[in-house]
Amino acid sequence: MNELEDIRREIEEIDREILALIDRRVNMAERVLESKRINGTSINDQKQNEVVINRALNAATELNLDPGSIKAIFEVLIRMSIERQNELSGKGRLP
Ligand SMILES: C=C(O[C@@H]1C=C(C(=O)O)C=C[C@H]1O)C(=O)O
Repeated sequence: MNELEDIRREIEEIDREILALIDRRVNMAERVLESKRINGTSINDQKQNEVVINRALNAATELNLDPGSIKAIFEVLIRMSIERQNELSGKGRLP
């Protein structure tokens, strides 16, 4: 096997890990929603969105990763969580 194939196999493994973590994060929606029902908190929590984005931006700076790209990735992750919570609460994908 040549070196490029080896590298691509390792990238594939990393991609699987990323997907498993995204799945785990999205699946937290059920527990988050249950807790919000008890607390009477809204699904989309703008303040917490900012906490999550700022935390990611700080980590990006430390890791020397492009902050704009990391922000975009975390905005998608937050949207996925909100969509899952909306689906679970019966609101579907309505805005
Ligand atoms: C998961 C939550 O629900 C939403 C999704 C968030 C996220 O994906 O990090 C953050 C805030 C909320 O808009 C939460 O409130 O913690």
